[in-house]
Amino acid sequence: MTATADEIKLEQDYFDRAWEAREDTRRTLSSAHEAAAGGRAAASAVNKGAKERLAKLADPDEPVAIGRFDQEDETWYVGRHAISDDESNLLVINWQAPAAAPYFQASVDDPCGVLRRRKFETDRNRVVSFEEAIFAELAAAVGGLTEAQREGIDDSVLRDLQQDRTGEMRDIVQTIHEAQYELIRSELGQLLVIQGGPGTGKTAVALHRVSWLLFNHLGTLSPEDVLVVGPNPTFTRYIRNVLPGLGDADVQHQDVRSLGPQSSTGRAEDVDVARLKGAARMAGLLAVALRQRVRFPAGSESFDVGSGRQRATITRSQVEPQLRRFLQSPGGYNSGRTAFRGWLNAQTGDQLSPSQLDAAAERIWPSLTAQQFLRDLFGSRERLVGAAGDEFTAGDVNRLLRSAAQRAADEQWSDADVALLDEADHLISGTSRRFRHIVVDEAQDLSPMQLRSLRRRSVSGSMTVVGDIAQSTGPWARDSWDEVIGALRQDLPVAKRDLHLGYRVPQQVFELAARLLPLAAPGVVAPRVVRRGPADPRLVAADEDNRHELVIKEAQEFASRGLFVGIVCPLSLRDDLVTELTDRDVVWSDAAKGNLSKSINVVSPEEAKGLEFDAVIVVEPEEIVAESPSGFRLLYVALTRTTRYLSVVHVGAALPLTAAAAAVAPSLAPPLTEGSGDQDGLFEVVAEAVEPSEGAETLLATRFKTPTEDTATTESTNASSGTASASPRGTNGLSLREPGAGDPGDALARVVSESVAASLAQSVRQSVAPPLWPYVIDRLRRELGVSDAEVFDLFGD
Ligand SMILES: Nc1ncnc2c1ncn2[C@@H]1O[C@H](COP(=O)(O)OP(=O)(O)OP(=O)(O)O)[C@@H](O)[C@H]1O
Repeated sequence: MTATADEIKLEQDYFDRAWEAREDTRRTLSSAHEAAAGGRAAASAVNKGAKERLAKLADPDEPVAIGRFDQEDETWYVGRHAISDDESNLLVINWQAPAAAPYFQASVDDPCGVLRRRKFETDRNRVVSFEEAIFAELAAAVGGLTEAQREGIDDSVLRDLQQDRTGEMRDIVQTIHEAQYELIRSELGQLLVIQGGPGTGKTAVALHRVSWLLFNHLGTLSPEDVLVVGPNPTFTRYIRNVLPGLGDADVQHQDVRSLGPQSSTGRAEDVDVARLKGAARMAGLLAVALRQRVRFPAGSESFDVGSGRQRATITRSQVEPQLRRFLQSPGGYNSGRTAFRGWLNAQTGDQLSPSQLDAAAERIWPSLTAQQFLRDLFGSRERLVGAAGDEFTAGDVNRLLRSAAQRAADEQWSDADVALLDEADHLISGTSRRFRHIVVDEAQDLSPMQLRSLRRRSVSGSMTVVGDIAQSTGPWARDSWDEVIGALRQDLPVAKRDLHLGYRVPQQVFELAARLLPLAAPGVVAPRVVRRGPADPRLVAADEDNRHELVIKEAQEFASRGLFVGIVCPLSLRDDLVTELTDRDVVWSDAAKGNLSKSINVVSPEEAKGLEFDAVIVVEPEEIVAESPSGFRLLYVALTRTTRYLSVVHVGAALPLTAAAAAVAPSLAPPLTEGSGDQDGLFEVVAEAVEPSEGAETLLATRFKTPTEDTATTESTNASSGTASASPRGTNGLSLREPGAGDPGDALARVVSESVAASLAQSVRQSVAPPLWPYVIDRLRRELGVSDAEVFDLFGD
């Protein structure tokens, strides 16, 4: 319903009143120390309290409320922060308050006592308009509601999604969806695992959950008790302002590559080495290796310490039984050493000076840092073999062995080393900083050793763990959450929940990306996208010579429109791309260095995880797939980073599906929505974008040659067309319609069908004699569930 001018005026009056009240509070808090009676200590306490409250007060420019809801006899305004007037009347309740719950929970099916809900569109504190839901009317009209209305996706959500991105994640308070709210407010005392496709709001939910928990567990959970862990520094920078923006400034953010006494220095490592180092059995190896550092010097039965009257003889027979005892001490290696040194002191009748005592202890029980210990261990075959035991082969030892850097400070550490150093640090110091709640993002990729690092930091197992199995890549790519849950769970209950609505990726783009799902993660259900984007993906055919030139042209074109651009480039092509960018004086930022600029950014498929851009250029999909055993998942990640525009620049196939993938894809795709002209894609769209499609076609027409003109071509594609809902359908729901000349999806369908057909034909030719070919074709027809009549339909034309 559209807001009338009178209604907006009334709302504005309320906004003005609340704004005045908020500014009064600000003035009062700013001068609070002046009013403090008593001594300096009292004034400083008042000042501290006032400062804390001031930090939680929104900026003067921020709108006082995001929405309002009316119940039978009350109206509530909901905002990011609570506002009261000087008589303590609550003018705005904050979104985390239990009283605000009906605002987020009300739905067509269950209005939760809410008669009316308004979501405000504001310009600073000026009410521009509002989106209104009157639940009785919606219930009466339920049959006629669009999918979007039933799902609770309104214009405020769509407006929010089409905002330009800035390189930093924003809060979603105003448009938190009912399903997201349920996860945000669920019990603190659990291990909550949230699975969801790209852009379903997992990160947003996890961060808002922290804010909600902090507000609702005030007194038992403080910001310092919470740790948010992301996959890399770029991601951490991307999300780090969400919680401060919600008034929770002191939550610790860390990335998994620096979780421990030493950050990764980016040492390159083969996948099999990284996988070995990530295995849980490494914990046993480290523990044994550390114990083996404690021993009486080899080759002698005694040694002397000190000189003259300050002299003592230390014998093996005295020491060894004690070492076994002190190694059992619960506090870890260092506390065992302290106890041993104390024993040594007593044993030598307090004759030795502290430095002599240290020297004696050092010969038997060396003091170590995690870095020294691991450097010594990986640098010595003897030490590795001595600690490896039955669980490791000679090949494993060879994989772990490396030559140590000349100086300890020069030692380079890989990502996988970080968790080993953390384990070693824990074994040595016997302690780890612990948190009452831990959020883990992109958790699907973590190795067992990384999971141990996290578990050890958790007081009770209260965690929010988010990720997507379809995006699980790297040495520990996995197909289910079982291992992660098994490694993290303590005594608290475990809940696994899914998010189903895809906010980020527009329908046209997701249809393209989702074709990879059967290959990337056959068991994973695709999210339902909430909107169409402004343009179809652009498939830009290139040749080796002009590939980077075309990538840069695309990027500059988007950047010139003020868009935040990501170029997702496979590692093998990165150097060439960087050279080309430099030669052309293009200003760009390198995500590998943890930087994202507001304009053009170069990012690897792995680094792209969790990030999003207004426009994405994916460089050479075939290469992305080829570079990793999880190549299809990495390509899926790359294709799902855009909020609006996608270009794929390719010399090889634009979407490298194999024959096997093509054969399974239709049966695994979510069902089509019947009978809707708007929803004719593989994946149902819940709402249309508010923003009209813009300039993409014009751009195409003017900037690139047509496919027939040259190799450098741009094709605008609608990936769904080849399997659109138009009849006839195969027995498995697959449309048998050949893409016609006018179909926007021709280009993609052609690329896919040509490569699949060529690959199938080749394997038939290689493995079956020509007389048997008709039988093979017949068998294939039956495998695909296509009837004779349909084959006739298909070829009859
Ligand atoms: N309820 C919502 N209202 C408005 N925007 C939303 C909502 N939920 C999510 N978004 C937006 O969708 C985008 C994707 O969210 P987010 O990064 O949390 O998704 P994700 O599931 O973590 O994605 P990925 O798997 O790619 O890491 C963000 O721009 C976020 O602000």
